[in-house]
Amino acid sequence: MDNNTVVIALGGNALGKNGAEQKEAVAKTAKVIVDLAEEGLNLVITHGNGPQVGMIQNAMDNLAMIQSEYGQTALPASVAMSQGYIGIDLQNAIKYELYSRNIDKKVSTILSQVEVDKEDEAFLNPTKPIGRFLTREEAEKKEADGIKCMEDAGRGYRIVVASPMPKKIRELQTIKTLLEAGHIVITCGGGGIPVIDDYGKLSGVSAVIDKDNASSLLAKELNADLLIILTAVEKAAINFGKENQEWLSDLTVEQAEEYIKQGQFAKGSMLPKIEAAIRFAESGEGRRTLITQLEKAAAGIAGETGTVIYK
Ligand SMILES: Nc1ncnc2c1ncn2[C@@H]1O[C@H](COP(=O)(O)OP(=O)(O)O)[C@@H](O)[C@H]1O
Ligand SMILES: NC(=O)OP(=O)(O)O
Repeated sequence: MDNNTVVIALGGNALGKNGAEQKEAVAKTAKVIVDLAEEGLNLVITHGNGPQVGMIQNAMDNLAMIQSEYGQTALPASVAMSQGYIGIDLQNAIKYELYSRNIDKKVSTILSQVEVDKEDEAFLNPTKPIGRFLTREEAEKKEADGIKCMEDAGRGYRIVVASPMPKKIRELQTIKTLLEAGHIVITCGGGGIPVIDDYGKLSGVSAVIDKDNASSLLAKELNADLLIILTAVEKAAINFGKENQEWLSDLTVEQAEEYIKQGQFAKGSMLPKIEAAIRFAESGEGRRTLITQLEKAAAGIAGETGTVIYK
C-alpha cells in the first residue's frame, strides 16, 4: 500500500446508540469520510460496536428465553451481526454522499475475523464494556446472576467481556485487493469477529476485541503512515476532567508511556487508544496516530488540532 492509505477508527459518537440515531450519525460521518476521500486518501474505516453488540446479545438472549427453539447465540455471532448492522448503514451513507457529489467510487463492507490467542490472559479477566450503561443496582443484580459488570470510566456500570489482543486479520488480502481497486473499505468492525485457528478450522470465541487495537494492527499490516482515532474529545488530556486539565497536542511514545504510568488515561476509554497508538508508532518508522473528534478530522490531518502520538 502507498502512504496515502489511512485507517480511520470510528468511536461511539460517530455511530449513535440505536437504529434511528445510527442513520443520523452515519450521514454526518459519511460527509467527513468523503471529504477525506476527495483529498486523495485511500480510506479504510473501522468502527466500535460496544453498545451495539451488547444490544444484539441482549436481544438474542431474551429471544432464547421466550422461544427456546432458537437456542443461545454465541458472542462472536453477535459481533458478526454488529458488523453487518453498522456496516450497511455506514456503507449506504458513504455511497449516498459520493452519489450526491457525483464521485464515482465504490464502498465495500468486509465481514472480518481476527485471530486471537486462546491462552490470552484476557479470557480470565474480562475488561471490555459492552451494552448500555447500568445503574449500580442493575449491575449488582447482574453480578448476582453471574454476569460480570464494571464501572466504566466514571460513566456508570456496564457488562464486561474478555478482550484479547488481535493477532492476525484473516481477510487482510481481500481488504488490500479492494483498496487497490479504489474502494473505500469498511472492515474490522467491533475489532473483528474473534476467532481461533484450530489447524485450519476457524472457531469463534466469546470475546469482543478492542477496535483501537485491531485498527492499529490493520494500519500496520496495510503499511499505512497514519491511523486516525475519532472519538468524543478533540484531544487527549492529562488531569482529564480536573481543574488543572491540560490538552495534549504532540505526544512522543516515551511521554505517553510516562503518562500511562501516572494513570492519566482511563481504562476502557482513552487508555486503549493511547496504547494502540504506541503500538502503531513502534511498528515502523514514521507511523503516527491522530486522536480527535469527527468534525476536526481534516484540521487534525492539517496539523491544526488533535493529539498526535509518534516515535
Ligand atoms: N485523559 C483523557 N483525555 C481525554 N479523554 C479521556 C481521558 N480519559 C478518559 N477520557 C474519556 O475517553 C472518552 C473516549 O473513550 P470512549 O468513549 O470509550 O471511545 P469511543 O469514542 O471509541 O467510543 C472521551 O470521550 C473521554 O470522556
Ligand atoms: N469493539 C470495540 O472496541 O467497541 P467500542 O469502541 O464501542 O468499545
